[in-house]
Amino acid sequence: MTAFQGEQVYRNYIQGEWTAASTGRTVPSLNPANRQEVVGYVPDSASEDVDRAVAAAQAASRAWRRLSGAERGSVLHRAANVLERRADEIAETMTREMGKTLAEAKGETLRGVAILRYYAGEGMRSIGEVIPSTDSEALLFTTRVPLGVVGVISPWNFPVAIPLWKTAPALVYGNTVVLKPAQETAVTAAKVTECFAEAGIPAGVLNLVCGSGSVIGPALAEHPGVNGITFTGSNAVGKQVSRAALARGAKYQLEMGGKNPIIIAADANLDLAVEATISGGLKSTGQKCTATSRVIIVREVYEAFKAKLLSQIASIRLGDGMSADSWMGPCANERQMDTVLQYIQQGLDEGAVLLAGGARADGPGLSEGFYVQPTVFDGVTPQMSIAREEIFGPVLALITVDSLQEAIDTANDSDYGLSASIYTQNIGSVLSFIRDMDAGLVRVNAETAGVELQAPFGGMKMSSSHSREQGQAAIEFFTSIKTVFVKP
Ligand SMILES: NC(=O)C1=CN([C@@H]2O[C@H](COP(=O)(O)OP(=O)(O)OC[C@H]3O[C@@H](n4cnc5c(N)ncnc54)[C@H](O)[C@@H]3O)[C@@H](O)[C@H]2O)C=CC1
Ligand SMILES: O=C(O)CCC(=O)C(=O)O
Repeated sequence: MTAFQGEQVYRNYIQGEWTAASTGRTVPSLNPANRQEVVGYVPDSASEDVDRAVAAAQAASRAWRRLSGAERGSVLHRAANVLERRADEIAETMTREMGKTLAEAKGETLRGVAILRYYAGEGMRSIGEVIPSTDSEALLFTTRVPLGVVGVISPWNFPVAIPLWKTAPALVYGNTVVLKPAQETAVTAAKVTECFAEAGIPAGVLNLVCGSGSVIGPALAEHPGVNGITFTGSNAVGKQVSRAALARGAKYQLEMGGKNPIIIAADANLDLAVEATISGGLKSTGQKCTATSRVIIVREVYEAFKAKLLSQIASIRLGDGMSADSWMGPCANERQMDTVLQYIQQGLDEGAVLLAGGARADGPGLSEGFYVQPTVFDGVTPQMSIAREEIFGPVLALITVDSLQEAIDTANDSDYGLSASIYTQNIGSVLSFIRDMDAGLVRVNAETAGVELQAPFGGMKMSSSHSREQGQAAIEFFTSIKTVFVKP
């Protein structure tokens, strides 16, 4: 493991230079496993820094878009190699900055490497089609052009993968980028940006501006020089970003919350279903937009499933993600912990029955961190807040139903539609679920979380702006189609 160097001061990256914020201020990025530990000091920028970054991105745009896709892809290939070389150090930074276990952080960092390599290859794939014209002398075809400058607003829960699955396609399709990471994980973002700098990305093509979301976010979303904005985070902020983009005719893409159900049918393999419920619901401390939060169980197997689930939950080891003994780390920040605890209280107030957890976790090594016990509620009705609102924490709501049809109807009774899964061995049940479930990602005999970088990802209903990220689907957001008609 790399020796960790804390308390370093990080800077913005604008026009190929590491630059202090115009305010001259920095803020500490704290370790959620131990609030006394400063991971690094990150810039507390102002809108002037966004102006400079956008100007740099605009200035770099013409030369970058004129390169071939293969040339742009080779920069991504080199950045992937640097990220791979630094994977241990960057994963450790991620664990210290937002709390997920080192194994998960390492997996995510290597996923970042794979994302970069995948999109490097996209630079050499087809970007249009030839269409027969009604004019026999004409050539009619489509091509794709970049949007120009793309603003990336990313959250803290996947501080390597999400910025990369937005930035890599933006770049390879010829856009220049201004990245505004979550302030909670700005050190990790600075290190990812260092990988591009070392890879020789031309000045101004990728810029990093760190600062408070409520200052830097709107400055980017409202900036007339930003042609497209891609956002992952909460619904409330996503709506603001979309309004700002719409008001000035910029393209936008939103990935927001989930309230993802897992259905346990009467014929489910209960051991596997329990494993998937725990992994999908509690890994990363439940802080995934694809995390399982509603467990919808057909009554016949309810008691058996519940007994197995509670026995497994009792063995979960909480602790600092840096320790190999920890299975679940803290919430990523104090505000997130408080939100989770408030939802737990609301669950109790609304009449749900607490089966496990339900409080802040204390004990040796935990008192300085933002730990919440893995929590399970029974007797949850679909109207309760804990069954309707995204909690983003280690809380599972068990809901009993009488039939598979009722299970699917209950699963669909949500404002969200990101991911859903079912455990069953019946092909008819599988096909009904695939057909009737309103979610962008449906998974059979697998947990709700788990996104593959080469496949489209996005939600229905309030979970997204109905666009898709990742895989080849990413081209739809990061480019515009140009239809070309040519006559001799
Ligand atoms: N879909 C997902 O993957 C995520 C969902 N969330 C949800 O959001 C809740 C709150 O977490 P937060 O960190 O507060 O999410 P958030 O939506 O405030 O933050 C996401 C990103 O937006 C930025 N931001 C904040 N205010 C902004 C504004 N006014 N304009 C533009 N950008 C702005 C943040 O700095 C960050 O980069 C969580 O409890 C969870 O429910 C949070 C993170 C990721
Ligand atoms: O489940 C995953 O791998 C990705 C989840 C995600 O996109 C998110 O939480 O924002």
